[in-house]
Amino acid sequence: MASRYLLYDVNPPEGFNLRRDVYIRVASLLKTLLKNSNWVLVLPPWGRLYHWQSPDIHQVRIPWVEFFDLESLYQNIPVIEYEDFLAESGGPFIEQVYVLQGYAEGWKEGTWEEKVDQRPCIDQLMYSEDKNGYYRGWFWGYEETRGLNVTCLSVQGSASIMSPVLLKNTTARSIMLDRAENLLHDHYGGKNYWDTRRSMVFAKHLRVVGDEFRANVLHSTDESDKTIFHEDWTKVKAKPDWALGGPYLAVHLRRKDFIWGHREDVPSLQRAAEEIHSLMKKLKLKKVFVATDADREDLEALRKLIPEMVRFEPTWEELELYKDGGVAIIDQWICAHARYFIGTSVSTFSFRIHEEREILSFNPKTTYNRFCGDKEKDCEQPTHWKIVY
Ligand SMILES: C[C@@H]1O[C@H](OP(=O)(O)OP(=O)(O)OC[C@H]2O[C@@H](n3cnc4c(=O)[nH]c(N)nc43)[C@H](O)[C@@H]2O)[C@@H](O)[C@H](O)[C@@H]1O
Repeated sequence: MASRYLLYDVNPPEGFNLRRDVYIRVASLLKTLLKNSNWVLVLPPWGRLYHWQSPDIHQVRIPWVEFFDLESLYQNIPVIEYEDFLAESGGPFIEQVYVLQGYAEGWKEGTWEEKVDQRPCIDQLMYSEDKNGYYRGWFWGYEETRGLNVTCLSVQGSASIMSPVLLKNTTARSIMLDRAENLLHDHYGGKNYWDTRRSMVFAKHLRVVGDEFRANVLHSTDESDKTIFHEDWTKVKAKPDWALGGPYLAVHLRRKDFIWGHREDVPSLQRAAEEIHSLMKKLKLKKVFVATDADREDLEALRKLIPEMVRFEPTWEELELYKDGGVAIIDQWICAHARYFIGTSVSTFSFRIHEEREILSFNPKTTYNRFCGDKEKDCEQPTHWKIVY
């Protein structure tokens, strides 16, 4: 049994792949804590995500095992599912909730310092006291869960600045960091980052569905594409420029809230279709796999513009089984195995595909590509992050 439990949550509007990024930050904090004492990270159940809009599907209190391979996570840090935490800790109580926020006065330019201080809550608190003096909150949809204490902390700095607070300022056995996205990476792109990232292996049942689709629809197999998968991520080391990838172009075309903001770096469908056709010609590829969150109207337009488009379209039963998160993973898995990938500017959905391709040993030229906006002047391409082992 662990001596202490670290829990966390993220600002509700944030999407699945940004949340995967926050997991990496918190895992790094956990590694720092482990140098001192026995801790375990409680995996925050998935659910009620703004982007998961498929109707009539129960998408709350989803355990991590539905999306990720728990054994692989465990090889990096000790983790348990929330339900196991409830069973192990003997009740629906979290002793201390810290709500992380910025500093009301903002950042003073030129004087960056890492700091954390107890401060009055800036935003309205998303927790309310019940008649026993305990705190109700969202708690991933577990209505019976209560926080015994809720405190706001202003933070400025990387995840491990929380370590002294957790080790010295409180003796609580279970501590939740809410709004954990306010913590920065300890070292983005360093060994720790990559160890955690590599440990986030997709759940086998989703990989299998992606592999079947690759084989049946895209004539893509690991042997012919040189993308052999090993169950044990700790034994995998990328061989530069090794993977060939399946005979298709893969595209991630982020729409919805990315176009509502009228951002300059997101292309029109017309422009995206032109780019896709030009790449297919240049790369001599006849198939294009499109991952997108486009609405029905956009999809119809896309189909007219790109008649050769291939998509993973789950039946209702498949959707109910894999859920929106699982379908997103299947899309990412298929994109990760393509001969060439092009994504959407600053989308963490695209970034996670870059990393997956890096792990699979693709040449960076085939990975770090993005669409340009129709009127974008300086269309800078994504940065190549090399794995540190
Ligand atoms: C504007 C910001 O955008 C950020 O999104 P961004 O980094 O693209 O990426 P995500 O954090 O993953 O959020 C986008 C969500 O939209 C769905 N989605 C987007 N593209 C696809 C796709 O190709 N296939 C499938 N199946 N689903 C897709 C999916 O649920 C995904 O998790 C958000 O995290 C922030 O909260 C904020 O909304």
